[in-house]
Formats: sequence, C-alpha cells, structure tokens
Amino acid sequence: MAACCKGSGLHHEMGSKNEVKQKISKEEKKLMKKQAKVKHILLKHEGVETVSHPSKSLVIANGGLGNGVGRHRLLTVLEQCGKVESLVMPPNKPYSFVTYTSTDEAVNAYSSLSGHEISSNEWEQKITLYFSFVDKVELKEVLPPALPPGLVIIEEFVTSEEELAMLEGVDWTSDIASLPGFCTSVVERCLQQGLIKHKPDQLTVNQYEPGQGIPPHIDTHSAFEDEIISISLGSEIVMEFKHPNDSNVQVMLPQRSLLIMSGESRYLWTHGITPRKFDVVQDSEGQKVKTISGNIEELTLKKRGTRTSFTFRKVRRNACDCAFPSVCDSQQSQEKEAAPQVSVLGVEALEKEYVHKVYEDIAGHFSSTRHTPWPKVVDFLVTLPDGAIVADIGCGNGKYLGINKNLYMIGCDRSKNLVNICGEKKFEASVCDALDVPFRAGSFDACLSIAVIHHFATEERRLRALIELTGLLRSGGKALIYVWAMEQEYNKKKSKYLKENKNNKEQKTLNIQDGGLKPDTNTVLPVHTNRTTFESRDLLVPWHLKPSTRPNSTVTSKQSNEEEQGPRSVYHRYYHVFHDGELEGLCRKLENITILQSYYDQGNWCVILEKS
Ligand SMILES: O=C(O)CCC(=O)C(=O)O
Ligand SMILES: [Fe+2]
Ligand SMILES: [Zn+2]
Repeated sequence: MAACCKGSGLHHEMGSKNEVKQKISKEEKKLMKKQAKVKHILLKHEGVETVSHPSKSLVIANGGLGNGVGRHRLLTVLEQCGKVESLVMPPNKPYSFVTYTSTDEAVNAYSSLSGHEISSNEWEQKITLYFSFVDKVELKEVLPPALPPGLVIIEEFVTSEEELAMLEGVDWTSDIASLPGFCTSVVERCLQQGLIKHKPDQLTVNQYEPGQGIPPHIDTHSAFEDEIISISLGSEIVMEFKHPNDSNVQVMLPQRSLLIMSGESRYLWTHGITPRKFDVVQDSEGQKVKTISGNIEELTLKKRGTRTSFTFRKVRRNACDCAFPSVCDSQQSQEKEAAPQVSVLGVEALEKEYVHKVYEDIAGHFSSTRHTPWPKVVDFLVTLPDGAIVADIGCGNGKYLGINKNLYMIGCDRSKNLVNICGEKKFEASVCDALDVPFRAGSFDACLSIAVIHHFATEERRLRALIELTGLLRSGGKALIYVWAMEQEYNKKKSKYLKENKNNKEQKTLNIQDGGLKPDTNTVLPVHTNRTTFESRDLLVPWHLKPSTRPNSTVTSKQSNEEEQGPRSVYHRYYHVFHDGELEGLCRKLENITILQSYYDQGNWCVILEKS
C-alpha cells in the first residue's frame, strides 16, 4: 500500500512537472506566434523592417505614443535591461524604437520584456509590449512643420491676474448682451499692438475638461470676418491644423497665450482639438517650438488640465470674398443663392419669411420626416388622466394628437398645409398663431408646445408665446415645453466620447453677441452648417427639400422666370437656440406658474409647468 502510495505520489509529481513545462512552452509558442504577427503588421502597415538577428535596436510594438504610452513610463521599463542610448517615439504611432548601448542589453530586453505588460497613461488599461530587432531606426526626418500661413501665437499674452479675472468672470448661465468688461483690456491690447485690425463683437467661451475636444472645422466664412482670436486659459492644449491636401500641423497653445488665425489658416485650414486626456508634446522644458513633432526623439505625453478658451470673432455683415472659393460658403453658387441676407427686416417680417413661409412650402416633406414621437412627450401624454382636455400649440403634422385616445386633443399650427395634413388624419386642428390662440383661456388640463418657441425672434415674443400658452391652462393644469438647445449639435457630436468619459461631464460653451442680436437691425443671420456647433444663438438652419416634395406653384408671369430655373431646393428656417437655463429663466417670469421639472432631451431644453 505504502509503495503504491509513494508510487502514485511520484507519478503525480512527475505529472505536474510535465504540466508546468508544457504550459511554459505553450505560452512561449503563443508569444512567438504573436511576435510573428506583429512583425508582419509592422512591415505591411508601417513599413518597419524587422530582422531575425540580434542588434542594438528594437522596435517596440504597442509601446508608442499612439497607444497612450508615455516616454518616462516606457523608459523605466526599458532601463531594467540596460542603458538606453535613444528612444524614438514617433507621434501618434503605436510603436517606438529603442537603441541600447550594446547588443547584449538589447538581447536581454528582447528575451525578458517581450510580452511585458505596461499600463497606458491615456487609456488607463494594460497593454502588452512586443519586441523585434531592427537594423536601423528609421528616422524619417520630420522637420518642424511651419505654422499654417496666417497663424500667429503669442505667448504670455495674458497675465495671471487677467487670467483669473476672466475665468472667474464667466457666468455660464447668464444672458449677457455685451462683451464682459474683463475682456475689454485684452481685446484693446490686440488692437493697440496691431495684432488685429477689427474689433470683435462676438465671444465664445469653451471649456475643455481632459478628454474633451472640438471636431476639425473651419469657422463659417459667411458668419465671421477674417481675424479670429482665441485665448487659452487654465491649461495648455494641442490644437491640430489640417490643410485640404493633408498637411497636418500640431500646434501647442500654451496657457495664457493668444492665437490669431487669419488668411489661409483661418479660411483654408481646419482647426480642431482631438478629444483625449493626454497630449503628445515635446519633452524638453520650456518648449520654444510651437509645433509638435520637431524632434521625435523628445516626444512624450502630457496630462491635460481644464482649458477654457475665449474665442473672439467679428460677425460678418457682407458675403465673404476670400481667396479660397473651394471652402467658402459665400462663394459656392448654390449656397450663395441659398444664404439669404436678412437685412433691415422687422421681427415679424423675419418670422414670416423664415418661419411661416418656409413651413408652408416644406410641409409635405417636413411631415414625411416627422413620424416618430419623442418618448418623453408620449410619457407626458399617457400619464394624463382619461378625459383630459389638451391643446397642442404648434402641432405640426399632428404626430402627438393621436397618441392617447383617452384624451380630448386639439391642435393648432401657423401653417395651413400642416393643419391640412392633420385634417387628413382626422385630427382636430386649426390655423392660428401661437401669440394669439383662439381657444378659451383657463380651460385646458394640459398644453404642449413642442419645438415652437424657438421660432420667435425676440425674447419679448418668446415670453408672450409662453404667456399665451400657459393662459390656456386651468388651475392645476400642466404644460410641456420643448425648445432647441444650443448644446444639441455638440452633444450629438460628442456623444460617443462623452459615454467613454467616466464622469460624463458636459462640455461647456457660452456665446455672447455684443449688443445682442437684434433681427430688426441691419444684421445678416449666420447660416448654420449642419452637424457643427452652433456659432450663434440666432441663426438660419437650412432645409434641403427633396425634389419630389417641392411645392407646385401656380405659374404667373413673374414666377415663370423662377420656374425655368426650377423650384427652390434649399430653405432656411430661423431659430433662436436656447442655452442651458434660458428656458427656465423665461418661465420664472410667468405669473402663477411653477416649474415642476426641467430637463434636457434629444437636443432640447424642456420644462413641465403647472398653473397654480
Ligand atoms: O477652443 C478654441 O480655442 C477654439 C474654439 C473654436 O474653434 C470654435 O469655437 O470655433
Ligand atoms: Fe473654430
Ligand atoms: Zn470665404
């Protein structure tokens, strides 16, 4: 029995030894396979030739700035195996090159560090390094690219005191109608020093938390004059400039610096900030070069801080006649015809031309794109008690009128064609203006105003529309109001990375128009470019009419000319986009009204009100 036990014990021991041996070779095999694959990828996709014989230099796959691996973190690992002669980290590449002082050290690194895990600064996760020998480190000589023509950066333009005053002076919720006083000295200095020729009248304040950015864009030519200046406060950041033929320049904007974009850099190059938590920067202290990539032997990652930028622009009042027609919205024939010059128009004329008439003309097409009810509006309607009497002011094609069959719903809209569409669906609806609703005041259990108030061109008229709406409510009655948010396009754009962002902070933007935008003065409203950040709170949003849905106009002698050119295809709707808190601010001015709820939904600011 004892022998047997001993025997089986021995047997067991031998077995486990074999298992360990097998396991290692399995892992080794896996590593070798992986390394072969990596070598193949490096050659095929990056043109990096690896060799099978030992040498002083190695390429480190995954150990690159593009993987979010910082220079210091990598060096610490590499120096465990010997003295590093150089570490070349090409910008945004998923690999780097290390050269040791001797082949022995490189061989040591190759055998002990392949498969080594390192934590990525940027991604906050482990990544595995793979090493291969290279005969020479390809130093594709990257000369420091020149700044785009017309771009100027002035360091230390703002003093620390001014920086503090400007950062503290931002009121993200207020509706200031003139450039804040704390900005004037900085703007004046730009003018005095001849850095800019024209006094800006518009300010956008953007706040970037680490991980946030702004997509590459050219500020709309027709909306703003040539010179655009931006002041970086709180922290530095790298801004990326791209030329249409693909030149790409990374520009360091130091804290308290002034950036001036004019000419080619303003009109032709896009600018943007990549949403990331670390920037690729020159390792050397007190960087003198403003563009990154100069000496790729000195690049590393630097953690971003919160940067607040003050971008000053001058609103353009005429069409742009720049030297870059290929990217100029003013000079593109289609766009030119489309971009209306809203000058010397009264407020009512503006609404008539850019709201009422447009909806009348696009009603069919508009209605065909409006069938999905917004869930939160549906929630509101289905939770009302059976038999409730509900008015939908600005009911459009009536998409909410039939949601809850237990309600008595009546709609109205300014557009006859849209009301007709409601009629075809057998809904109750009539034509009227939201400022003058012919329903009995104080008689409704609930009211809807979905995407209506933002079409009124002055605050006074938006308030009047709210007074008219809430006047319809009985005591205890509720109103649900949706208006388009300034922040919408932004959220849409950023939604992907906002999700990645752990604390899911919303990026902050504040736009201030000097003197406020008064549509009844001689003003050209900017035409919004779809899928971009709103550059103004008052703007024209293009509607591209599907050819099959164009209105048939009766041909009169005057119109026949137009008919020959074909019907219009691009319409513009006027919008006042609301910033965070603005709708609530208006509602607080209403008498006998309590704000029950206020929220953000699908790019809209929303409130639920109750009449006391
Ligand atoms: O943050 C910046 O410096 C630039 C912002 C910008 O490009 C813009 O608002 O159009
Ligand atoms: Fe911009
Ligand atoms: Zn232009």
